[in-house]
Amino acid sequence: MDQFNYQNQILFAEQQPLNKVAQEFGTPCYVYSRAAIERQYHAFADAAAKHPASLVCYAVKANSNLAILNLLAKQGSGFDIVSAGELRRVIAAGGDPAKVVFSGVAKTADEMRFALDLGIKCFNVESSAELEQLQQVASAANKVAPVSIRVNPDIDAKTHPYISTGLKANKFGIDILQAEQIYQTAASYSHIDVVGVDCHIGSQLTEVQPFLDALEKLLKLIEQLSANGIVLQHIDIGGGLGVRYDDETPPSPADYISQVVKRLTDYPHLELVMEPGRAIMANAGVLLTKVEYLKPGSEKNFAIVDAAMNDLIRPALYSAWQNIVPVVLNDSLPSTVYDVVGPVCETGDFLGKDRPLAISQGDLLAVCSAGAYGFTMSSNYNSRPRAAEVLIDGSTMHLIRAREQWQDLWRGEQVLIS
Ligand SMILES: Cc1ncc(COP(=O)(O)O)c(C=O)c1O
Ligand SMILES: N[C@@H](CCCC[NH3+])C(=O)O
Repeated sequence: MDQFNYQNQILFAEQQPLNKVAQEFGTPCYVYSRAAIERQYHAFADAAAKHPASLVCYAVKANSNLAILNLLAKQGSGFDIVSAGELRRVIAAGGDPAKVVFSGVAKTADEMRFALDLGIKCFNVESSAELEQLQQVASAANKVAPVSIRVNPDIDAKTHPYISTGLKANKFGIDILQAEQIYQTAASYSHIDVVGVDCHIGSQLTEVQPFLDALEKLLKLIEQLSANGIVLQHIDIGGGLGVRYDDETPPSPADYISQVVKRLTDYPHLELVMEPGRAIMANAGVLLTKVEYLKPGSEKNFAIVDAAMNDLIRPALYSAWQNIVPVVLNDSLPSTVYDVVGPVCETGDFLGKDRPLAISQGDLLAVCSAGAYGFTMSSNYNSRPRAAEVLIDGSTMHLIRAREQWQDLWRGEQVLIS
């Protein structure tokens, strides 16, 4: 097992900084480890480098902090984006547009123009209507759009239904049975250059087999296309590799990618593209929060903390389980079973249920595995300012996003309407 996938590692390795972070920057606060991010990125990149050509396109949606994008860009990473906003972030962080793939089912004409102007690597097209619009936009801009068709291989990713994307019932991609027809159409368009194929079957997958099944279907399609004169330059296997939140045992990135590389031995001309998000970021970050009050009850005891569902929505949205541990272990306190809840006025505002914890008022807790889909899914619900983000780099703490100020919550609003 890749030790770094163990959810508490950042905490135990860097416990001292967590106290210091809270003192200096307050709570709630996201805290990330530079070493962990770089290590996870290289786990993918190094395994993929055994194939003649490869590119890791980090999925920006997992964590789009500019400092983190910059770290990854400096390691050579490309980026998987789903909006012009994410593309702007990649550029602002020093990312190379030529290493950007653009996913998403609803790219607007404006977004297409913007990405074409910047010269991105590829549009991952998800419908024939989108393909048609891209042809029109590219033609009007006198540019040629590089295109991959995102196929939906109808594979059960065996993950939470909200984060499964590769079934016919999901809105994503083009039915693999219709794919060849769409490739022929794409090849006939004047301002489209067909360069690849991609798929993404879901997130938090803990087995390799569904990935390998999808790969098999893609390779079959590639063979069929090539027999009909359409030769692709890259295969993009998407993201989706799971992490250990609790007792899951996902394969390591090296394990998973090595199996893919092995299967691609007979396809040395095909560049291997990957879009991992969670597997790079989740266990590289924690959400630091303070116990405001302990509230004992006859049925439930509540540990009321200063982080809430607006800061980390995964428990409320997917009933996701993330470990919650005290930053300083106190053996002299009795352990009590708590629901760890936040200040938001919703019954669904919890970070964890039925957690045995030895804690007192004022203690710091770390919600583990919070580096992916934590801050990026946060909101201002209940007019709560968004948390700060801090990057630990050896003994240095970098404030990479200051806690939102109250005035930010109404910036840009018009108060008086005549
Ligand atoms: C198209 C696409 N690529 C990559 C990802 C990243 O997925 P993950 O964070 O599970 O690696 C997602 C999100 O599920 C996605 O929709
Ligand atoms: N946001 C989800 C994953 C969705 C991935 C994006 N397609 C999570 O926190 O698990």
